[in-house]
Amino acid sequence: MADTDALSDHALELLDINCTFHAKENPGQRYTAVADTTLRIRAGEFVSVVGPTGCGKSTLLNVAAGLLAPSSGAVKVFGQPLAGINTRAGYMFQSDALMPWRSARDNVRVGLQYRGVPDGDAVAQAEAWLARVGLAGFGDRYPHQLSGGMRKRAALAQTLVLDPDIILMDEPFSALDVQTRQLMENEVLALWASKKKAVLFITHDLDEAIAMSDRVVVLSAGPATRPIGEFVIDLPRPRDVAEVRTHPRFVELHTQIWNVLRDEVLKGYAQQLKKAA
Ligand SMILES: Nc1ncnc2c1ncn2[C@@H]1O[C@H](COP(=O)(O)OP(=O)(O)OP(=O)(O)O)[C@@H](O)[C@H]1O
Repeated sequence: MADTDALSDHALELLDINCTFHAKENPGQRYTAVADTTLRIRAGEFVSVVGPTGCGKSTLLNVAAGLLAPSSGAVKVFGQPLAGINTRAGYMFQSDALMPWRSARDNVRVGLQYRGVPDGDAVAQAEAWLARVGLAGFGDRYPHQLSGGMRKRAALAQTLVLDPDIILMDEPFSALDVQTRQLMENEVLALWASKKKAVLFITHDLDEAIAMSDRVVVLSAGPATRPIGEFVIDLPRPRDVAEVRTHPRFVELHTQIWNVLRDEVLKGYAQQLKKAA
């Protein structure tokens, strides 16, 4: 792990994070979701976190967003301790956050409105971002008039219009069909390459993680989830997420990471079955 002098270029640091909840089934008992987890993301770095279902990926992302205070540990944003909501970060979750009563344009500009950007500027920026994500001319449409992929594009514009230095994504494309998903992944990579923000990308899909990232962190199955492996993805960029999967190095990395992840996925699956029984 890097020494403290070398950490000033980190956009986001989760340091020795522990998250303990009251167990859902028995509120008297405590459940440790995340234990002793340290995760650092450099400015401009694209890091994916993979792990079995229910292991604590979203919990970590919520901690990074400042939506959840860890039971112990610290979060730093560009070297400063985080207190409250992480205002340097933009989020994109599994379910998009579009307001059904607002047009695509008005959804994209809502964050700018909250920031007090004058209406004319906000509309112009919203239109520019809609065009950048391939939705030029769709600004008047309401979310129910857009396809799943288009809604994701609008949600992406809604996140990026605020020009966050850190982008937090929690399985943003898991609801999309494979083709639309790959298109969106390529678009995110192209946008990221032009802006070079720090990205924390949560996914349960190892292929997606390798194709997109500079680094993949593997989490163990819960309880007391922690990182158990970290892999530098030294595949050339720019990448096409479909094509890169045929690269011999991709296959090699996939095998290496899957060797670490496989047992955890099996453990996670066994736990889900036990919970359901
Ligand atoms: N507020 C809470 N209260 C109690 N338990 C919680 C709370 N939030 C999360 N948990 C528990 O912590 C564990 C981790 O949940 P989390 O949603 O972070 O997992 P995940 O890896 O994102 O799951 P998935 O892959 O299914 O999206 C789960 O067992 C969950 O039930």
